[in-house]
Amino acid sequence: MTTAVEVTGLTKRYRSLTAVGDVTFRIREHAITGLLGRNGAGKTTLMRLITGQEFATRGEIRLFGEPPVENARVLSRTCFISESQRYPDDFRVKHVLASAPRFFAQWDADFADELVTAFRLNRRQLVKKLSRGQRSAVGVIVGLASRAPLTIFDEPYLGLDAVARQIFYDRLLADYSEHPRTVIISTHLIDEIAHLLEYAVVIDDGRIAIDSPVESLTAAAATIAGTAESVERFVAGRTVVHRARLGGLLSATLDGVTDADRAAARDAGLEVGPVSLQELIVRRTSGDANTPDSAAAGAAPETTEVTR
Ligand SMILES: Nc1ncnc2c1ncn2[C@@H]1O[C@H](COP(=O)(O)OP(=O)(O)OP(=O)(O)O)[C@@H](O)[C@H]1O
Repeated sequence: MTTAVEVTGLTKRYRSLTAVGDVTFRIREHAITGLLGRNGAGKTTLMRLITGQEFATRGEIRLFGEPPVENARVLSRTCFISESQRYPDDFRVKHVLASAPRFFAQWDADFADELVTAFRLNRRQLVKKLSRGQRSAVGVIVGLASRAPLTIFDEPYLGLDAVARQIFYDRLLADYSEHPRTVIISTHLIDEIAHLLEYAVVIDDGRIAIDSPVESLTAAAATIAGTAESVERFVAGRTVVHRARLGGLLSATLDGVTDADRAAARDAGLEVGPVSLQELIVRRTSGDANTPDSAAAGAAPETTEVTR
């Protein structure tokens, strides 16, 4: 698979703070990649660096093989939708749509119109008077209809309701299948988009914690539940990313689990369950492998937005 974005030894410092520390990874072309991580992990900084809006302190970035900074050729193939998108004060929705073809060679006006209807936006409304969710919808429309070879969404749906988010996911998937391109989505709603993602790049405290196909990540993880004693016996010597106790019961989240491990756990009378992408990432980036007794054994997080 070819590479759309290649990042090598990239560091970004703000005075004494290292927002991105010596990271190396690549984003595969024609795939949807989740750029995930906790608040302040460095996701937005990384996206701003990738799109040439920030200068790196050190390291290299290649977009379609070329450095992005002040490079009109590669930046014209890129659409970056940020959560704080700004438009001129007198801009109405229709002005955003009218100006988009100047920036995006593959702009699809019919698709944009269809999305405006789906998101129930009024073309004549001033953008600055739109609600938070409606402004996010404008960003989503521009990102989708741009059909840019590299489209980056940074928290695209602040304020979007559940129906609008579903429209975004459905339209992204349908349009991406017809017009394959490279999409990066940064989000905290990991479970909601897990089914869209082919790759996950997880940044934690400015460093890459996970860079993997989503399928192999979740396939290699499992929860093993049973009496504390039997679970502890089974997990001894294995990679435990989380333990949750409830009285005499224990649920352990394991990484690096094989089919043979699953069969052995069942043979030992233990319950074997799946681990969602969100749970796995939360466990791997929380720095806390043990939850006190108050946590229910095997309980899934109660909210979907657990990393915000
Ligand atoms: N312009 C800046 N000047 C100084 N520090 C900055 C600047 N931009 C970001 N930072 C710091 O760099 C770190 C990473 O910030 P960044 O916005 O990249 O995180 P994030 O992963 O996008 O977080 P969130 O999920 O909360 O949006 C944070 O500690 C932040 O305070």
